[in-house]
Amino acid sequence: MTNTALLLSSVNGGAHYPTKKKFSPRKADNRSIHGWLEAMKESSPPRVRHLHMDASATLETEPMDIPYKRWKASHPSALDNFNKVLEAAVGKNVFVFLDYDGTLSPIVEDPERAFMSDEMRSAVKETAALFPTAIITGRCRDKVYGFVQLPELYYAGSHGMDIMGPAEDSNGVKANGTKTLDEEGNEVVLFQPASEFTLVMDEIFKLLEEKASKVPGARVEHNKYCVSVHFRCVKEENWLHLAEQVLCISKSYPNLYLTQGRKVLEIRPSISWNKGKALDFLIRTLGHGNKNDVFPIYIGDDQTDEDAFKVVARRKHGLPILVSNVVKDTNASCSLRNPTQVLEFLQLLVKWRAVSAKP
Ligand SMILES: O=P(O)(O)OC[C@H]1O[C@H](O[C@H]2O[C@H](CO)[C@@H](O)[C@H](O)[C@H]2O)[C@H](O)[C@@H](O)[C@@H]1O
Repeated sequence: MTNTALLLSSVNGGAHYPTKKKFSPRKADNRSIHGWLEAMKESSPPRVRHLHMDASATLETEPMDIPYKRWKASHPSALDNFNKVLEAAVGKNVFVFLDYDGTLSPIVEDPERAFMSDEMRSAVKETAALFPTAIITGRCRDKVYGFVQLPELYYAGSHGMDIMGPAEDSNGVKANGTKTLDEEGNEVVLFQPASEFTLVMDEIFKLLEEKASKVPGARVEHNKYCVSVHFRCVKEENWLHLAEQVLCISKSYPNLYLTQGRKVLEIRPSISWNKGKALDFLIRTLGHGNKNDVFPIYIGDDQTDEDAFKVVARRKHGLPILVSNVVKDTNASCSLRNPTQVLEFLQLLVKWRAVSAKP
């Protein structure tokens, strides 16, 4: 299907377009406040956590402790086992799905400065020239586009709730930044299942900003259909107070619910949609709904990526890869230690296609 046809079929309510009527509210998460705080800490552990590491240890260092070694045996490196994990992809339509923070860019204190390297950008560009490639992120779509700056990709912002097709294609679809335009110059978005929450998310953002302004180091980020409250630069003695404020606001909006990521609590619409559903949607929209000849690769580092790992793991073929340098409970089957290894993996993938495509 061409990009133009794809966009129009989506806009016209084509066969690949899920209808809004199917929304079912998510069940509230009844975790205690301490449960939330623990989960947040565990999902973004301190850099040096392994007992054997000295002060000079970095994220590049392979941990050697027994729990990590055990975990690694059941979540082998997608780099060290590259040919093996890609065996089932030969002859299939490979789709590449990439999370942004902690996957393409290293985790940093200031979310506004989470830049990806030029080398990573080139690797993603080369990947997208060979396979349909999407960024699936918690970030607002425009902001992640500002970091990635590749118009040939699909972008699913707000944890998959704001999906846009490539702004450029080889069929002459007019483009303008992240926005794909139709013949009349109107913006065409593939799917925004939470569009009716726009105003309430603005309201929540203001409320949270007001509360967070009283907590040193706290920062609130408006991700369009998700509002993120960052704890990374807040002293741990103030975490409980900040979390109480977030929980209290979230509870007074029954149509919203709370999730947690790497030192971040996020409030988002209570709809049955997540990164996994966005992945399925993109594969369907590209005309591969019921086919077994699809091989999705999903690379992510955080809790919200687990929804996508689950979806990939349930498919007949595919490769869910967790980016982690520490033991984590995950639905991914393979691992990479950090964004540097993600870069190496993408570079290998590009080379692999050149070899595997040979007759
Ligand atoms: O789905 P993602 O692309 O992984 O986005 C999830 C959240 O990532 C960002 O926060 C994380 O990265 C920051 C920059 O490295 C870091 O400071 C923060 O502690 C991390 O949680 C982003 O700022 C959030 O809005 C995203 O929801």
